[in-house]
Amino acid sequence: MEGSYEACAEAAAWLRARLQEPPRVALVCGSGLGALAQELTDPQSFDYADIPHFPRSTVQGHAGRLVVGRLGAGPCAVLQGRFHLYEGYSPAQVVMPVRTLALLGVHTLVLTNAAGALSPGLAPGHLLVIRDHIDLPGLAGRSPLVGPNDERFGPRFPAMTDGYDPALRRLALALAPPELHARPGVYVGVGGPSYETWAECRLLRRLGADAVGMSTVSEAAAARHCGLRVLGLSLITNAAPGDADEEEEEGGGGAGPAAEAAPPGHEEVLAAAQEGARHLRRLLLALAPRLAEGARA
Ligand SMILES: O=P(O)(O)O[C@H]1O[C@H](CO)[C@@H](O)[C@H]1O
Ligand code: HPA
Repeated sequence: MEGSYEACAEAAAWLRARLQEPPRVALVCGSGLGALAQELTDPQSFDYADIPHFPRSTVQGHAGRLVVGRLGAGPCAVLQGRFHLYEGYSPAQVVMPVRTLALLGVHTLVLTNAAGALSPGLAPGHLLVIRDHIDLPGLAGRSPLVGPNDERFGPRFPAMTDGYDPALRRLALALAPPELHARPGVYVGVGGPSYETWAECRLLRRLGADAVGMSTVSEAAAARHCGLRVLGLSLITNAAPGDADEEEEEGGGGAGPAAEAAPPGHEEVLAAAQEGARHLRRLLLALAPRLAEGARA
C-alpha cells in the first residue's frame, strides 16, 4: 500500500473533499525554504499527519505541512517539507506527495532545494536553475519507477531528456532578481545523509555536476512519469569541499583544505536558505502567471 496508486488516490480524495479549489501548480520547499508558502493568499493548511498515507517529516527545516491557496491568480499547493531517502523512506514514499498532487490535477511542479556548490562560479545565496540532473540513487536502482509499473501513473519507460521544462527554465533565468545571480546548471542527487568527502566532490565535478543535494531527482523522475512540467530551483547554501587536497598528502607542508574551509552543516544550510528565500519568493510571484498556464506535457 505504501506509496501505491491506491494510497495516493485516497490522499487525493481526502484533500479534494476539503479544498475550496484544486491546485494546478505545486511547489516543494527545500530545507529552510518553507517561507515560500507565505506568498499564497487564502491559504488552507493541512498537517501531513492528518492526510491519509502521507509520511511524516523528520528533518529540521521541513515543517510537514501542505498549504493550498492562490499564487497570483492561480490555485497552488505548497509542500512545506519533503521526504528523503536517508530518512529511511522508500523511493515510492518519497514521491508519494508528488503523485498525490498529480492525481489532484496539478500540471506544473516547482522543485526547490538547498544545495552545495560544486562549480567555482557558485556561492551561497546564488540560484542554480536546474537544466538537467544526475540521479545517483536512480542509476544505482533506487528510482521510484523501479518495480511493477502502474500505467495509471505513466509508462514503463519514460524519457528524461526533457526532464526540466526549457521554457520555464528560460523564464526563471530572465525573471530572477539580480541578488540570486541565477544561472543554469546540473544538479546531482546523492543518497546522504553524510555530506560529501573531498574525493566524492572531485568525482561529482568530473561527472559534470554544478551543485549537489540529497533530494529532488526522485521527485523529478516521478513527476515526469506522470506527465508534469517541472521547474527545478537549487538555492546554493554552502560550498561543497574544494579540489585542493592533494598538497596535504605526502607531507606537502600546507595546512590542507580541511583547515581552510569549515565543513558543511545543516544549521548553515538552513540559515542560508532562509536568507535566500526572500529573493526566491519574488521570483515565484513573477513566475506565477506563467506557471498557471499550460497543461501536462
Ligand atoms: O534537498 P533539501 O530537501 O532542500 O535539503 C538539503 O539539505 C539537507 C542537508 O543540509 C539535505 O536534506 C539536502 O538534500
Ligand atoms: N551536500 C549535499 N546536500 C546538501 C548540501 C551539500 O553540500 N548542502 C545542502 N544540501
